[in-house]
Amino acid sequence: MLALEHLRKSYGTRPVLHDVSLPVERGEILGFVGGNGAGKTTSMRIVLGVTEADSGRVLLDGEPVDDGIRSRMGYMPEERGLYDTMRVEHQLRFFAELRGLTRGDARRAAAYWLEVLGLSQRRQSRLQELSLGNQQRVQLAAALVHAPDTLVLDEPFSGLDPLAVDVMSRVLREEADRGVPVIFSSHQLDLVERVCDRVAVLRQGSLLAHGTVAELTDEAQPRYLVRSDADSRLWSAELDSAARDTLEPAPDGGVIVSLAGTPEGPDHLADAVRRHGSLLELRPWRPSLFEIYRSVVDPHPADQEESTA
Ligand SMILES: Nc1ncnc2c1ncn2[C@@H]1O[C@H](COP(=O)(O)OP(=O)(O)OP(=O)(O)O)[C@@H](O)[C@H]1O
Repeated sequence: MLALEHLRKSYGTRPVLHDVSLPVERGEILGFVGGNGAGKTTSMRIVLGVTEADSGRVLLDGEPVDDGIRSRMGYMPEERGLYDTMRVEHQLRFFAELRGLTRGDARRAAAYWLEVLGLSQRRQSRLQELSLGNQQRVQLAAALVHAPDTLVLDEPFSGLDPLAVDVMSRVLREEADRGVPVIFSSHQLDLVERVCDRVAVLRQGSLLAHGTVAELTDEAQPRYLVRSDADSRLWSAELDSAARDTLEPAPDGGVIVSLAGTPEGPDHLADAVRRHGSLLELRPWRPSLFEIYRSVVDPHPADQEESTA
C-alpha cells in the first residue's frame, strides 16, 4: 500500500496542504480530484520526492519512500519531462536502462509498450514531431517501461482522443491488477468515475472526501427520481415541507426529491404523484461523481480562490 500520512506543506506563509492522509491500496486505482490549485500536484510531487513536505511522510508497504523505492515508481509529472529531439524508441530504451533494465530487456520493453500504446509506426519519430496526444502516450510508455511497482500520474488523460483514453484506462487497470497502487489526478470526473476504484476530493489543500463513489453517496439521504405526467408542484404540495424544498430537475428529465428527515417513504411519494397523474418511473437516484463533487466542494464556493472546477 502507498500511504500519504499527515502531509503539510506551505509556500512561504501560504499553506497549500493541511494534514493530507491518503491510502492507496495495491491493486487500486485512486482518482485524485479537486479544483485548480487544490494541491494535487504538490501532493504527488511530495510522493515523488520532487518537493519536500514540511511534515508528514510517505510510505510504501510500511517503508518510508526513499530514492531506492522511488526508482521503482512510474510517474508522469505535470511538466512532463521527455527529450523533444530524441527519437521515441530511443527515448524509451534510455529511460528503461536508466531504471536498471539490461539493454536487451530495455529494447523488448520499449517495443512492447510502443505496440500496446499504438506508437509502433512512430518509433523513429522525434518526440517534437508527434501530436500532443501521442506525446502523452510516450509519457505513459516512459512511466511504464521499467514495470514500476507504483504509478503516480498527473493528469494522464488530458488531451487524449477517445480511443487513447480507452487504451490508457485499460493499461491502468492491467497495472492495478498486477498489484500496483495507481494514483492519478484529473478534472474529467466522468472518466474518474469510470476508471477509478476510489476517489479522493481535495479542496484548498484539505482532503474533503475519500472512498468509492458508492461510499461517497450520502446513504443517509435517500433521493428518488420521479417521472410523471403530473405537475410536480401539485404532488410535491402533498409531501412534508423538508422534502418539498429538495425538488430539483434530473439531468435527463424528471424530478429528484429527497425524503431525508421526513417520515415519508417511496410509497407515500408514489401515491402523491398518482393522485395527480400517471407515475411513469420512481427509483432511487444515485448521483454522478460530478454531483457528489459539487455537493462536497461547493458549499462554500466563495472561499475558493483558484477553483474553477
Ligand atoms: N513552487 C511553488 N511556489 C509557490 N506556490 C506554489 C508552487 N507550486 C504550487 N504552488 C501553489 O500551491 C497550490 C497548490 O498547487 P498545485 O499545483 O498542487 O494544485 P493542483 O491541485 O495540482 O492544481 P491544478 O488542477 O490547477 O493542476 C497553488 O495555490 C499553487 O499556486
